[in-house]
Amino acid sequence: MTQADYAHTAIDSAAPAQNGSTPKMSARGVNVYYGEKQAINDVSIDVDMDNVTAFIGPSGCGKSTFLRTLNRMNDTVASARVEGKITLDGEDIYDKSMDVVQLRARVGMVFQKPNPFPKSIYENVAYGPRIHGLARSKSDMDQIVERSLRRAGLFEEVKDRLQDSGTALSGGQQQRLCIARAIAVDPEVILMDEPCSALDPIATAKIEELIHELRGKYAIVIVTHNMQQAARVSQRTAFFHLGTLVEYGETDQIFTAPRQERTKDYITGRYG
Ligand SMILES: Nc1ncnc2c1ncn2[C@@H]1O[C@H](COP(=O)(O)OP(=O)(O)OP(=O)(O)O)[C@@H](O)[C@H]1O
Repeated sequence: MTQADYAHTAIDSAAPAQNGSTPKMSARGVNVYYGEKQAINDVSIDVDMDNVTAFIGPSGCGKSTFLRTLNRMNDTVASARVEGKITLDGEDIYDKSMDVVQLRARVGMVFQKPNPFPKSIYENVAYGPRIHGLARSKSDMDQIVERSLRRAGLFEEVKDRLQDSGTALSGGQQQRLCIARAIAVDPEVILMDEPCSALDPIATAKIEELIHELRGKYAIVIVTHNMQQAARVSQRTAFFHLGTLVEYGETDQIFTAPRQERTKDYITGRYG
């Protein structure tokens, strides 16, 4: 099978959004280049609100590159160029009229390494809402901060020290603070790029639990190296290989009855 055939298989097997609803985000024919080098080849995929979508695949297959196209994070890489169409609620996010700051509030991101600002826990969460003018008063802001920290499962642990530095928290707490920070600006989509790879098993379990709780409130896409994690947290899984989307479907199907040989080889540990 050629690369093009694989791409078509991927499109054919792209799982439709639930209930016939319009997908939250759609990518069609996306290519990404770093200079001359092509990192993503003709990827088409839909992401919906009701399911957590996992991107899996061997190192260097382009998972993070593709994830970053969904909120134009690749704009920050000088050599990166994106082709194709990506929409959020039907709106082209690469259109000239798209405000990238607004886009990144609507499509938030949580990174591999927790990266709180060197500011207080409160300020870490309040920063985005302040920039976006979401609070009219101090009590509005207090509410946003508390609600976001609660949603991120962190409030009880930090409620008595909101003025302490965010960087003084444990790694797992820092990552939940970063999730609270993303939530605070009321996003529609949350992209997570290997959010647990720097965390111990207990902190990882808490983030996974949190992903379950956030499901349905936001469209969630998670890149993970860990296939068990993909199986635990997601309902849709996309398998990438060498910059192409090889297979996309229900997580159970991908892990128990993959349709593509390359998916099977990967999930059975034959490479990767
Ligand atoms: N800033 C960059 N400049 C040039 N090439 C890059 C850049 N970022 C990624 N690449 C290349 O693009 C390809 C895809 O990388 P990417 O990080 O998206 O893969 P990945 O599947 O997320 O890998 P990993 O699981 O190791 O994080 C790789 O060949 C990588 O070397």
